[in-house]
This record gives sequence, structure tokens and C-alpha cells, in this order.
Amino acid sequence: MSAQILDGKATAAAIKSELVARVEALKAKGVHPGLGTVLVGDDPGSRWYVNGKHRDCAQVGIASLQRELPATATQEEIEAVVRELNENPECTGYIVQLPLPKGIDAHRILELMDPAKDADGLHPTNLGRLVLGTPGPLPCTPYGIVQLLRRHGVEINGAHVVVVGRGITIGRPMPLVLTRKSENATVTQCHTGTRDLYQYLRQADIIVAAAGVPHIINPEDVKPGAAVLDVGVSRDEQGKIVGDVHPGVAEVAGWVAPNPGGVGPMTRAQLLVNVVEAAERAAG
Ligand SMILES: Nc1nc2c(c(=O)[nH]1)N[C@@H](CN(C=O)c1ccc(C(=O)N[C@@H](CCC(=O)O)C(=O)O)cc1)CN2
Repeated sequence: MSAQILDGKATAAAIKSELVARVEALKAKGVHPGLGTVLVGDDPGSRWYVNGKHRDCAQVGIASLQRELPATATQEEIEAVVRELNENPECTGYIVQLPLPKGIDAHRILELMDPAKDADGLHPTNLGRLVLGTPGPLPCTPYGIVQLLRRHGVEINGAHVVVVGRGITIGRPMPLVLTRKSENATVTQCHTGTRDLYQYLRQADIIVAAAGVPHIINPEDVKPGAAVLDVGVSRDEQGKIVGDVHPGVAEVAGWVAPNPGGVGPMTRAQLLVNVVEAAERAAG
């Protein structure tokens, strides 16, 4: 058996082309969406992600506002940039690229953001809305995963999903998204404190692997026909991505989201969706 590929690149391209018309409709009403990014430090990965976000904006007609600070920036300097974007009318949504340098209180920065401009869906108010089931931006990677599954016909309703990891951008919010009435999955969240991870993995209809541990998931851990989404990013000596999922899993699984080329491009596409939806909400 060879798994079907959950092709994030092609799916993200489809989402982006759908957004072009929505951006044009906003502009016709005099609303000009603009995405701001705050990049602190010189991590090449973070810079690559941020540049990619601005390339995506250009493709769909969203304006870009780039803010960069050195790795030595203080908490106060970063907070000043956040305040400026909160006030800037050209910025309809923005993100602070994570992780922030050591010593910076990322939670304080996130809390300072205007929740109406939070394009990542990571402001405590928006996470609270997610818990309550009221409208707001959804965290980009978790909702990108839902879209990737839906658009490939993978049944989420009633599925048992095992999420591995509890980080702020994926592991924590993923179960909140999947257990909404509209997704209706049953979720087991596993993490470094889980005893016998493998007994849970073998029961899963869908696995979301966001542990950041190279090849922690192997073919014998996966139920035949399951969907396996690899979101873990580790790097080998050459700087090449090594995911959480061993390539041999494709022989057992029904669907596989490769890494790279699976969930990453969906994260970027969902960010654009959030920017457009926030501008649509603001336009009434
Ligand atoms: N403020 C945020 N910070 C971070 C987030 C986030 O959603 N919001 N997620 C990640 C980084 N990230 C987006 O910011 C991101 C990660 C990966 C990709 C992507 O397209 N990856 C490619 C491979 C790229 C490579 O070769 O290095 C892929 O999977 O095909 C996009 C965005 C942490 N920080």
C-alpha cells in the first residue's frame, strides 16, 4: 500500500487563488488589507518564513508592512513596534514571528497585540473565543491542517485524532480546533509526559505529529489506512528538514502530509485567509 499525498503546495495555491477575488471585492469597497510582520533577530529559518509570507501577500494583492529588530532588541523596543502596528491604519492584521529571542516574554508581547489585528489567532482573547466557539481568527497551522484534510476528502467527523506535542502554535490549539462541532473529532493529546505514546498512535485514524523529534513515528506505530501529518521540524547536518515521521510510514498509511510540502504551505495560506477575514469583518 502506498499512501496518497496530502499536497500542501497545491492546496495552498488553490486557496490563494480563491482569495484574489475576495481581496479585489474588499478593495472595491475601499478596504485595503495589509499584513504586518515583526521579525526579531537573525534566525535564517524565521527570516525565510517571514519573506515567504510577504511573497504570498504580493500574490493575492495584500499590502506588506515589514518590521525588523536585531537579536539584541529589548522587550520595550519590541513592544513599541507592536503598539505602532496596533495604531497603524495600513496594517489590518499582523504577526510576531515566533520564537522570540531568549529573555523576551513572548506572552506579554502577544497580549499587547490588538486582538482584532491578530492574524495568527494566538492572542489570548482569540484563543478564548476558540474555546467558547465564538467567531475569531483560527490558529494558522491547526486550521491549515483541517483544510488540508477536508480538501483531500479525509473524514474528520468522528475520527480519533492523536496530536503529538503541546507547543503554542500547533499542539495546544490543535485539539481546540478539532473538537469544535464543525470538525467533531475525538482527540487524544500526547506529549513528553505521555506513558506509552505508541499504544495511542496505533489507535489513531489521524495523527498530527508536532513533536520535533526526528522519526519518532515509524511504520509499525500506524494503523493501516490512517492519515499521518508530519509537522515536526528538525534539521540534519546539511540543514535539511527531518520530520517526525519515518518515510516508511507511507507504505502503511492511507494519506501522508510530507514535510516539507505538506502542512507548512497551508500555514502560510491560512494566515492570508485570516487577514482577509479580519478585513471583511472590519468592513461589516
Ligand atoms: N507567529 C508565528 N510564528 C511561527 C509559526 C506561526 O504560525 N506563527 N509557525 C512556525 C513557522 N511558520 C510560520 O510562521 C512556517 C513554518 C513552515 C513553513 C513552510 O512552508 N515550510 C516549508 C519548508 C521550508 C523549509 O525548507 O525550511 C514546507 O513545509 O514545505 C511556513 C511557515 C513557527 N513560528
